[in-house]
Amino acid sequence: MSPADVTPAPPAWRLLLSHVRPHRWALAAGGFLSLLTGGAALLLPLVAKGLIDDLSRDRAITGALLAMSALVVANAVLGGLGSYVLRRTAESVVLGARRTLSSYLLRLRITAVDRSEPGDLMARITSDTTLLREVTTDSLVGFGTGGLTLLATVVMMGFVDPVLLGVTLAVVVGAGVVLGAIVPHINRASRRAQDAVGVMGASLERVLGALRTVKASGAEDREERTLHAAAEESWRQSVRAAKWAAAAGNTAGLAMQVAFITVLAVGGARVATGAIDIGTLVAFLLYVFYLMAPIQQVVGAVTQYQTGSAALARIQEALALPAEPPSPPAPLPGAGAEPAAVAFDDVRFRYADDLPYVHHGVTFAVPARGMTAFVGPSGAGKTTVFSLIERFYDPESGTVTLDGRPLGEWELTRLRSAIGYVEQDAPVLSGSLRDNLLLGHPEAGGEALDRVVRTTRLDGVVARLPQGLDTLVGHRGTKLSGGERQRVAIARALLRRPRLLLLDEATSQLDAVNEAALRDTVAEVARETTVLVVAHRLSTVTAADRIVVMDAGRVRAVGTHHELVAADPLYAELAATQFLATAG
Ligand SMILES: Nc1ncnc2c1ncn2[C@@H]1O[C@H](COP(=O)(O)OP(=O)(O)OP(=O)(O)O)[C@@H](O)[C@H]1O
Repeated sequence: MSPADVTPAPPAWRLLLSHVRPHRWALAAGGFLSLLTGGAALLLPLVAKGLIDDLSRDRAITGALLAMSALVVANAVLGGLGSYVLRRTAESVVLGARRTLSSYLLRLRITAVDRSEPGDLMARITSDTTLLREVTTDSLVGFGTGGLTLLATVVMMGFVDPVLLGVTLAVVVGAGVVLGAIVPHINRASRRAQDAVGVMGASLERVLGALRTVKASGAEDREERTLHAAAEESWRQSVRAAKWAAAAGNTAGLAMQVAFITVLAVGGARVATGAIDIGTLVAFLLYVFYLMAPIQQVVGAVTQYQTGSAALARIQEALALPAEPPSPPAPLPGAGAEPAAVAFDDVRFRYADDLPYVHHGVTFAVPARGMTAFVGPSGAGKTTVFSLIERFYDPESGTVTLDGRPLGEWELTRLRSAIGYVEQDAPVLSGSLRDNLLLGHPEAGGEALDRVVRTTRLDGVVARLPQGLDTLVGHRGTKLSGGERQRVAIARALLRRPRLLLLDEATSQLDAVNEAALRDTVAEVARETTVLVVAHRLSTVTAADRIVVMDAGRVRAVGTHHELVAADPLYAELAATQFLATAG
């Protein structure tokens, strides 16, 4: 896929905030609980000191013991609660991103899908969103709580001795500069690692989608190498990110040790000159020691953020792909709805700017009711006519109208609810036979379902299947034969009672008996509905009310079979040769 070349993404922190914003209060509560836990822990030494004082002065220690126990329990409860709230919030951020992405991907324009790899899109929804979990908790909260503790410690250090604070900050700033150089490497490596996961998803989808062909072609070894190469690339880049993250962590640790030694040296000199007393130096060194944990936390947050921002950028790229405008669900045509009329007026179309034109000014008009067959050599642009009617693509110029209204004026859902579309390869989805039939009309009653199963001659298939309509048909309907899949696709379209039926005929999937029966069914449907069929069989075109002959992206003739056999040499040739099979 090439979302990388779509609009540049906003900065990662803005993307992160947009994902986190709906959960900001829960996140703030989690962060607050973490701070309270830290506060409770800080109180413990004070209470312990009190307990030792009480003991040494022979006073009762019950109060101090109770206070300590209460603090320990409070610490455990608040810590557990804070951690739960933060983790839950992080999961909610992941859920939100997954919901947004999956809704968006369902609305993608087909042009965007043509340019993408489904496996890579899947990786963005599953793997990249997972990385938001850590970035929410470790990065955001770590940065917040670590940053606050850091600030408080620095303020305290300023009170103790501003000169030593200056020394410490100089070391910390030096380390910050080194970290600034390291951090982009983490980002780049994480990005490449996630891209490699995307490539792996795409390769997996490619192989699993055609595993039989891969096996039959003996291509397992080559495909295995591709999959392993992607997995190894992800490993390589993740290891590179880990190397830089380790370097960042060590830089922070090293900086603190350097700060410790420098403070000791400068502080010692100041004690020697009498500028500060020894107690001040000891207190300051303790603070340097305290600084370590929040600094590690902040550095961890920054490195984690780099991994997260690489994932955020990949999520954003998917969200920047062109999508169809949202439109409310539209009702299906009711019984007795009028059939639709379709017209193309000088339509020019190509699939992409760098591809040749597929339609060079296609013009035809199909009145409501009846069957119109589209014939022509392979690649003439027949299926593309259907894709334009469904508005999977928009023409570059010219107009397509339904009922005299340009398609651009139709609400997409309303347009598509009027149409039943049977694609050439008759896709069947994983799930039960019933799920597949009801896909386009989930509310259809049992009676309508039985009727459509009968008219498409699926009743015999249903009777044979172990669980009837509830039998699972396997991934892409592999448990059904090609002809059965085609009948399922036709039944699914008919169940919607469309005002316009688009039927892209597969060449040789049906046996003669089923073909004849379906031809009768379609002819019957054509009495009530407008039927457009991309025809590959002579029997289909002879039954059609009109035939549109297409060649190289143009309509070259329109007429009935008898008219065209006499008037159009290409049609006569098609009818006489293998382009129109004589099955049935
Ligand atoms: N999604 C796509 N992206 C780019 N080019 C495409 C796409 N779909 C089809 N084409 C090209 O458009 C041209 C017309 O394709 P179309 O499927 O409309 O032909 P057809 O007349 O239906 O052919 P057939 O009878 O073989 O199904 C072909 O050259 C094809 O390669």
